[in-house]
Amino acid sequence: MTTMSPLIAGNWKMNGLTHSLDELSELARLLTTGEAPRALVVVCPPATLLAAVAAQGASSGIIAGGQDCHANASGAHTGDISAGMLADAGAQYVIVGHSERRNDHAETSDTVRAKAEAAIGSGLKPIICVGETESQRDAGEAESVVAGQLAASIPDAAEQHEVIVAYEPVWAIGTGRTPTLDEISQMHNAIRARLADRFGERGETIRILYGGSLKPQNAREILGVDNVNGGLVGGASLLAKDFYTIISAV
Ligand SMILES: O=C[C@H](O)COP(=O)(O)O
Repeated sequence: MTTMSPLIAGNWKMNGLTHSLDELSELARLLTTGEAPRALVVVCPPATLLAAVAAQGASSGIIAGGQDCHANASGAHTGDISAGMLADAGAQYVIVGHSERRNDHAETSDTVRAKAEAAIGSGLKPIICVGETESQRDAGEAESVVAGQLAASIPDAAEQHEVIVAYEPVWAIGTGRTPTLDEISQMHNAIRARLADRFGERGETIRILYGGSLKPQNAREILGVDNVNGGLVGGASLLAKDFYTIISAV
């Protein structure tokens, strides 16, 4: 049984224009007028809005995060953003290894580990995503796939630096489908066991987030599962009211 404070991160993905900051203002209002949240609240907007989210969120405790970073500190990588640039814009966290990056950009777990190392090197906390596809689950390979991703994606530096793991079954992302509570429990316990095997006591303190169709309607029961230490929320993080309901469910 782990007791670290929960963390709820919103991943806006490739959604959000300047007017989306109105939703951020509404979230800030809800967070500061309602009961103080138990969870750390992180919002990961597109990079174009990162500095604004960091500045606007600060007074209400909203922490800004990036959605990805390059493994290198600088150089000829057109269109990419380094971890140092995210930190410079006010980010404290960065998502690495999201399945959309693994799929759309053919990112391997080795690449993800290099990005996590770069994030740590720039003072950011990486949120390292893992998760099986539907066919892998159907073939009974979910735990072994996730174990392989964990082993290769989490850097040794996690012994001294904070990292967060996000378990996101690929087939649950944006689909409205979720694993059963038993399946979530089984996977999060398996991840905890791997982290404890590798990092000892420190492995007991690494947050394991659940992501994939987390909604106001299912947040309380999913976030109540042992070894679920928070959530990584996509679609439902775009509306302040829904995201606040999820935040309030822990
Ligand atoms: O990063 C967030 C996840 O991919 C979950 O997305 P979703 O909540 O829209 O299913």
